[in-house]
Amino acid sequence: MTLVSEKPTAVRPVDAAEPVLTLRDVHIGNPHTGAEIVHGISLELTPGKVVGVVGESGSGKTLTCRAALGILPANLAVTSGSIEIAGTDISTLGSREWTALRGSTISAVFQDPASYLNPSIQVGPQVAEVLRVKKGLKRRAARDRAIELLEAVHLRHPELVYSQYPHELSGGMLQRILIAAACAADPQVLIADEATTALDVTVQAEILDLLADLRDSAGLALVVVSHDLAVVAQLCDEVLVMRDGDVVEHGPTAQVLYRPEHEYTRLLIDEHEQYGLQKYVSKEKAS
Ligand SMILES: Nc1ncnc2c1ncn2[C@@H]1O[C@H](COP(=O)(O)OP(=O)(O)OP(=O)(O)O)[C@@H](O)[C@H]1O
Repeated sequence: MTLVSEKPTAVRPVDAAEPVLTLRDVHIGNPHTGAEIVHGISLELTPGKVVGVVGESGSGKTLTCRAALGILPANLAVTSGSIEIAGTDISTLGSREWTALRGSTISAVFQDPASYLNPSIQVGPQVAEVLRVKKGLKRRAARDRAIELLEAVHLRHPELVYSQYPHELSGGMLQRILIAAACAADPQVLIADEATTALDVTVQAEILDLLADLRDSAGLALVVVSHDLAVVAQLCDEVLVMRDGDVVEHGPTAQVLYRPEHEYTRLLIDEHEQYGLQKYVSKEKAS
């Protein structure tokens, strides 16, 4: 059983595929005051590709994700550059088109899963609701598919979990439910913004495996935002290193993490050495 329905994009070879998310020299700032926060970020995601965005707190990682999801804070905007989702320039989208695109083409999971679920509604119906709204499934079909999705994110006893409330479940289980909901409408791109940060190391590893499964089984493209280099080392094909709104380094994961060119990347890596980054990035992989 797969989490994301099979689609033509899933079987096309990655090299031949069209980009599903493209950022071209994106600047983000306050158009009224002229203050700029993100000073130009570019990336391209094809199906099955995983790009990591790392950097210290406040470097602009979350705002970049929010720009791609069309949910920047009201005072901020993309002031220059462009963002395309599956070939559509998002600056041309109205709110109705955004509603259609979000969830079904681009989706996201964030830190603190509990805050994205309604505490007074059982978790299963919250996943089923996505299926009803985004896929037009009838009540019974939505329930059955929601249970399949809960099973696909490796929740044991999915029928039991379906009728549990958020407070009855652990943080790792809630994050799986959020991933199931985020993937319910078969998106092509999933943004995981510090999605494993609040979880303990074992659960974190399980969630990373789940994301890797999604990439492999459905060709899902991923943007993985993390302050944790070990997370991106494990999952990402490419890494962007951000500092104060600038991309200071961008390249294949092994190259950036094993042969960093920028002083700031070296500093980040030195800080991580004690956490065993080495075990993820071998010399072989880097050469
Ligand atoms: N609505 C806003 N108006 C003005 N500045 C903002 C707004 N939202 C965020 N910022 C600022 O933009 C900068 C980048 O924020 P962002 O949340 O993207 O950083 P981040 O790299 O994701 O950090 P963290 O790892 O802490 O989440 C920060 O200095 C933040 O204070």
